[in-house]
Amino acid sequence: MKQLNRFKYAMMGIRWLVFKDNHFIIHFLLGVVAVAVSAILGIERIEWVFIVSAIFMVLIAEAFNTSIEAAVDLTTSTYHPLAKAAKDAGAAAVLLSSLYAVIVALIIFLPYLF
Ligand SMILES: Nc1ncnc2c1ncn2[C@@H]1O[C@H](COP(=O)(O)OP(=O)(O)OP(=O)(O)O)[C@@H](O)[C@H]1O
Repeated sequence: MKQLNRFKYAMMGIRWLVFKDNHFIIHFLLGVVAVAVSAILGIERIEWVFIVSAIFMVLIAEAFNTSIEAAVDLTTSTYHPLAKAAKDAGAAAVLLSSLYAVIVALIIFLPYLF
């Protein structure tokens, strides 16, 4: 029963991210595009593993970032250097994961295109 509740709350979190967080939905749509391009190019099984991992890594980073932003906003509405550090570090996590996804996409897609 407790496990079922945890699943229910996780699904509520995903629903909140999808409907309230523009960045999450943009990254999700980019992931859909990456899956479509992968399917069109007919990439190998191991390449699928990297593409899917990169997509999930970005979405997971975005979910944590949104969670951090919500927690910080709950704590303070005024300027605080620690609030800035927390939000900037969360944004850095999204940036790093996005960079990883772009590098993986370039390494996998470019040889199919040229
Ligand atoms: N309470 C605060 N104290 C200090 N700096 C803050 C504070 N709130 C936001 N900032 C700074 O402003 C930046 C943007 O914060 P904001 O909450 O607008 O996030 P965002 O990335 O624009 O997300 P969203 O568009 O989803 O609200 C943060 O990365 C941080 O540098």
